Amino acid sequence: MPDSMTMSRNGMVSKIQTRIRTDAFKNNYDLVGKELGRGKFAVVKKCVEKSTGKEHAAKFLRKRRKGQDCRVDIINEIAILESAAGNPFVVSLHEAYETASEIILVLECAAGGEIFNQCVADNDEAFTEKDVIRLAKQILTGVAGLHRNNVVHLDLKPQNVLLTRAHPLGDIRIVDFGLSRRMDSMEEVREILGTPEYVAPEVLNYEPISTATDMWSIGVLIYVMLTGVSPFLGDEKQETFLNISQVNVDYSQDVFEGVSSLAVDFIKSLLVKNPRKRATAEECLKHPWLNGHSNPLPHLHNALRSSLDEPENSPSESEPELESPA
Ligand SMILES: Cc1cnc(Nc2ccc(CC#N)cc2)nc1Nc1cc(C2CC2)[nH]n1
Repeated sequence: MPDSMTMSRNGMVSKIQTRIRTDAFKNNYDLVGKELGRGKFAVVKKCVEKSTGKEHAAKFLRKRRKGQDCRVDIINEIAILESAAGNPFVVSLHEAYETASEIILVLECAAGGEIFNQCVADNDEAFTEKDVIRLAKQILTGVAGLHRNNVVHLDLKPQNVLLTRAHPLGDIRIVDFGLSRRMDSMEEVREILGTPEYVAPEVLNYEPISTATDMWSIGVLIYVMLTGVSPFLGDEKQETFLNISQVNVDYSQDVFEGVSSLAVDFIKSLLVKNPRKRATAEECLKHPWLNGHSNPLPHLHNALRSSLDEPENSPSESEPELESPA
């Protein structure tokens, strides 16, 4: 089968346009700085294209994994990146190289790094609700585009959502399509995938995977971005899985202090056990939380509320209905 054609995991033949170069990557790029990321079978390093001086991210993917030739999986990742080429919120693929042991994907560099870092940051560095609303709209726009192409990501988490710039806050780029699937084939995809904290109940129950599987992960992602807390994380993996399967979620004031009730309503539309009852990406983009009906500066309103509570203040008729925090 020629390079440009390959049989994917679920028996689909996928065709790629990208020419996989066999000249030396190092003839055209200099590696700079420390590693950007490392997985079981891949490492990502910043590089500079010699001819343009432009920064990129080189993802070195091992072709042999656990004694098996996994080249087809890498070609699948290239095919999915190609299908998302016009998607402004998916990282773009620049070039690809092949050596005896690796395939190297030269990808767009998102200099702001993982949103994970801001999710776990202290107050002044953490996201405001207004930040999360803007980033959530971008994530959902990007995922809606993937889902329109029948592509499911299957590993959406804060580590795989990058920022073009951290300060001032830039735009998002969705990365790592190593576990992604095309849902074209009617054949059901049931493999156990993803990262425990973010994986949907149907994956744990070995039930069919769908675009709704990504929507569950987005619900977890938004929960973490707003609270810094991972909703299902237990001390052990089994406890995490039980929390997911039972949809044990804490929506209390302790966790959601200062977060609007519309934001909580948004998350509740995604952390739903039945995949068919979960909001789709397109439905999420129409949710009032993302369309100016929320008051994302609760501290201001809290202050306003306390001043309104005092006798000398009487809210004017035109005072907008105050959003009570979650
Ligand atoms: C500044 C930076 C900091 N940290 C990471 N982490 C990271 C997270 C997930 C993956 C997993 C993947 N793929 C690889 C690295 N990527 C960065 N920039 C990138 C990284 C990239 C492309 C995606 C590699 N463009 N710009």
